[in-house]
Amino acid sequence: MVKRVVVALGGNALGNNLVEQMKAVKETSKAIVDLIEAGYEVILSHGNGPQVGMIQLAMEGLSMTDSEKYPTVPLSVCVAMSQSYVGYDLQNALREELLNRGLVQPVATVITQVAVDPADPAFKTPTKPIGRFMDQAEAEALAAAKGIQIMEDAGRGYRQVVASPKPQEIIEVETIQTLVKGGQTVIACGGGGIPIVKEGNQLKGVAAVIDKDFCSEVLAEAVDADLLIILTAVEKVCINYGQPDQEELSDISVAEMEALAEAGHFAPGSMLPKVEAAIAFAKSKPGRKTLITLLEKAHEGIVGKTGTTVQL
Ligand SMILES: Nc1ncnc2c1ncn2[C@@H]1O[C@H](COP(=O)(O)OP(=O)(O)O)[C@@H](O)[C@H]1O
Ligand SMILES: NC(=O)OP(=O)(O)O
Repeated sequence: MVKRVVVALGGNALGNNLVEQMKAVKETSKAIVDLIEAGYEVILSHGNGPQVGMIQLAMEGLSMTDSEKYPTVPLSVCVAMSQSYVGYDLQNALREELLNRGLVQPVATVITQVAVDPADPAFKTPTKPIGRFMDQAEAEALAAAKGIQIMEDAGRGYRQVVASPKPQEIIEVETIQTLVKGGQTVIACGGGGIPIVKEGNQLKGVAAVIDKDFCSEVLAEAVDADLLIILTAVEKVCINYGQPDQEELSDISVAEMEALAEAGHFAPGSMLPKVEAAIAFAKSKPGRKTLITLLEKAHEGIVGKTGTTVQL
């Protein structure tokens, strides 16, 4: 039986700039096409932290040259740009890898909007790191100059932070379902989706970046996936991460993972959203499970040889 999997690609699958991205998506495509070749039906989503920060900076620079001619580009539009920028490279790299292996399968990127609650408390407390990493002094100077908020990101340096409301509904879900049923490999919900609020028949973009792991979980439920795979820069989720007594987690139940999250083992803004998404998907229907592992270990992980698997 064909198993349907939603694969969420982390930062290391894409790189941090155009040149890195062109290279990274080639390797990413090999790992993804391994799954397709093994008979899995794959729906891809991806992050956009570095990309949306880069696009926002470029748009700000343009605006600064002549703000009347080039009005400020809203963050929601920057997210939309990041979906097409990543989708373009990823779609072409997948197409090429499929063709190289003699597999005939169309690949489509869906510009995806995701509804959020305008009253989500996340709008008052930004938590989503985007853009490049800075040292503390540079970040503080930028925050003062631009009135942005900054945060230390999981021991890796300082970054801008923006609001990250919870995804509620994928607007283009029927389009995605139709393409999946038609046998296409679909890239959707890039960068967590373009955040919008519904106002009657109008969809209004809002200044936020949705977490791609939370959105991938919503996507996985919407397409009735059997498995959610979150690919990142670590082979397994750890307890006491970065400490001398660090331990890797392999097969773990939802209840055990909930207790570890409660005990503070997973860093907010990096591993915690992945763990929360993993728990939510495994809880959503009996038989569903989530795998968190390295991009290049995706196939090994899916057959149970590595990674952290969360199930009821
Ligand atoms: N408990 C933990 N176990 C494993 N990794 C952790 C843990 N806590 C924080 N991390 C960090 O989280 C990172 C993954 O988050 P992040 O880089 O934000 O993800 P993404 O791959 O989606 O870009 C890992 O590479 C690791 O550095
Ligand atoms: N939107 C999002 O979650 O991006 P990152 O995975 O790059 O943080």
